[in-house]
Amino acid sequence: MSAPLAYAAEKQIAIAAVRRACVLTASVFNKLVKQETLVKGDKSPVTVGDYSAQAVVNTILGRTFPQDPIVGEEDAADLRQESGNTLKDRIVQLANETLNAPLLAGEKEEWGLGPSQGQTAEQLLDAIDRGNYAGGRTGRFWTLDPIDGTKGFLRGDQYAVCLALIVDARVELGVMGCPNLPVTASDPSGPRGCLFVAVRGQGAYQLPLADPFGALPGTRLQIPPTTPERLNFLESVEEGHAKLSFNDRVAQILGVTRPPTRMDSQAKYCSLARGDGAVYLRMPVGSGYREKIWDHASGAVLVEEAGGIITDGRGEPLDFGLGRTLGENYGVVAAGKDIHAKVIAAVKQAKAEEESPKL
Ligand SMILES: Nc1ncnc2c1ncn2[C@@H]1O[C@H](COP(=O)(O)O)[C@@H](OP(=O)(O)O)[C@H]1O
Ligand SMILES: [Mg+2]
Ligand SMILES: [Mg+2]
Ligand SMILES: [Mg+2]
Repeated sequence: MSAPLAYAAEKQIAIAAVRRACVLTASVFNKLVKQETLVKGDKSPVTVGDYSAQAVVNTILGRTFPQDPIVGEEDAADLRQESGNTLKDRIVQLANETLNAPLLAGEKEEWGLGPSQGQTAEQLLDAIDRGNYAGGRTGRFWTLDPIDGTKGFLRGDQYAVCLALIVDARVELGVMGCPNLPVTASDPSGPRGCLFVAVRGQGAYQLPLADPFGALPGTRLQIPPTTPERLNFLESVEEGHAKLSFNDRVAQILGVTRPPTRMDSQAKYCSLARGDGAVYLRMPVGSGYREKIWDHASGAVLVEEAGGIITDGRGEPLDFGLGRTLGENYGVVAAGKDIHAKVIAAVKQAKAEEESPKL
């Protein structure tokens, strides 16, 4: 008998956790009311969907991998205040509805899913706070973005539930659930809901979000050659997240003729991996913001396993061993092997122009 593939158990549980969280976020979207969104200290929004998705994923991970720390985006501090009571009650209700839901296709009871798996409010707040791990260079931990692209989620656009396993600073497994992403980009009004999985050394795959286990191993993704017709950029919708004017200049240097595709969340990495767009470019807006590991970890391994390259804006590898952030922000460039070096060269040229503008 051949040895089981590396991270087989982690992959299963991560898929199950991300799918359950997607069921929750998709249903919450239809019921979301204005009072169910908070503005965090950094002015960014967080909804009951973000909190309850983090509670669900961390609870599911904790049952099978109780020793594994988690670097999660959200924390429960605001929910532990008197003023957070209404929000907390709603989160407890949503998380328990999701955890207690009957087994979905392909799920196993031994994963701690299904009826009577409900948790107390305190247990759920503690589950959210299991995401407070500091990260670091050595050892194994998960990183979770319960809703990446919260602004997209609120608009009804793209968002993703993103979970990755990092071992000794290397991303080994990435799972992303994209409830609003069309199954094929060529049919934008067709069926939606995709799940993306990559294990290092085992390839990148797309699965249907509604029944991922029934479709394993899924459709293998390989970034196609970057022909001039295919050459376009994938970039943020939000001007405050990336310097979009810089992207325009880089695109011009590269001779890109197609307009950029603007999309929230790591769904951009998924789109790159399956060839819907050719270059992911995210350069800092100059606010001193540091990129967070949960915003890139699962996308990074997906792109690499689809045959692409991901680096910072200087061509240096992203460092997932620095803690909760990627350290000083030099941006992110992800693209196919045939074009990545050219993008880095164009970024360098655009930067040089910025630093010594022609009079
Ligand atoms: N000034 C900034 N520069 C870069 N990224 C930022 C930023 N402010 C917030 N973000 C991050 O941008 C992410 C969304 O990325 P995108 O623009 O590609 O959709 C947000 O994730 P969340 O929505 O999970 O908070 C947030 O972490
Ligand atoms: Mg956020
Ligand atoms: Mg995010
Ligand atoms: Mg988020």
